[in-house]
Amino acid sequence: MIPYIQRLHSAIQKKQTAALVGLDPRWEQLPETIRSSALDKHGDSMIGRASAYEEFCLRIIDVVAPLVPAVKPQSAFFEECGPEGVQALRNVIRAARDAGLIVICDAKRGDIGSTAQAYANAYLAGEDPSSAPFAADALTVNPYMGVDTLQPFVQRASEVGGGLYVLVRTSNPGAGDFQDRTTEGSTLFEAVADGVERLSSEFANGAEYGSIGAVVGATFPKELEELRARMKHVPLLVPGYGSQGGTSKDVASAFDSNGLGAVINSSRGIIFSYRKSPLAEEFGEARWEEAVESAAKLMIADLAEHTPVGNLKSS
Ligand SMILES: O=C(O)c1cc(=O)[nH]c(=O)n1[C@@H]1O[C@H](COP(=O)(O)O)[C@@H](O)[C@H]1O
Repeated sequence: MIPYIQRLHSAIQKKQTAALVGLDPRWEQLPETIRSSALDKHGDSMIGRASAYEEFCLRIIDVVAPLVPAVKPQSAFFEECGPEGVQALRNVIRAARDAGLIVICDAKRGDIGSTAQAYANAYLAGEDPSSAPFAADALTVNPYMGVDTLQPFVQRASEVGGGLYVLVRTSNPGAGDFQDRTTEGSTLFEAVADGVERLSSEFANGAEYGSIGAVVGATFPKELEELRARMKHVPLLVPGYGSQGGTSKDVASAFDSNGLGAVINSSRGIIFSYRKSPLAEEFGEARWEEAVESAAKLMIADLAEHTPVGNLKSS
């Protein structure tokens, strides 16, 4: 069984980039052709939305699979469509894996140990996609109920070769409301970071990185730099690039000098790029897939130029 971090790093080496495409479908922003075909088939219904989300994401997967190592479906948008949406999420995860992509399911789960176990069984398949209903390689988890609530996820990740990304310092404007509170000389997010570093270094078992990662937002570059240094064995998932204002310079410190140790997520900035200039003018809605491809390539070039990702060596 190959651990998550090794599979992720091989995919990064193979594609020569750490760009992560977020799959966050939103009904109002889908291309008109996809919406009208769903409306014709199913009327204005949850089934229609779910089928449109699935089609949109599958077409994005076709475009980005040759370019990037991984995708991150956001469970919320699928859950919003009810049972058919959840089925669409499952199909999208499977299709992405069949296309050779690493899948990080963003569901931000977390609960008392026995309940956390059920979430872990539901979402963490690791290397074998048949071992969980939502067969993700890795899952985002919320640690704020305590380390005991992370244990079932860690255990499952270790059994199946899966990965976790624990929320440490998030990208939203109010991230500091609770996460920056100081107790006993450190902030809450630093205390969480130290816990994640302990888990991941045990998991790494002498290797450079473990499979227990952390979410740290691109929108707080100072904290990102500090956390990279504080969590040496922890691979980072960095959201907030693009639509939330984070730049390649802001995320440069997330990487080690070889260009490994982090993936940088962009969701709306890529999947809805056909709605925003200059790609909107260049491609228009009719050629939305070309706009998505172009946006992904621009992000890849930006990371290669302004971050240590440019130092990745193909092996
Ligand atoms: O865990 C996440 O991925 C996440 C954590 C965080 O701190 N901030 C954050 O934006 N995210 C997710 O990353 C994605 C960002 O989307 P864009 O802002 O469109 O690139 C969304 O799916 C968010 O839910």
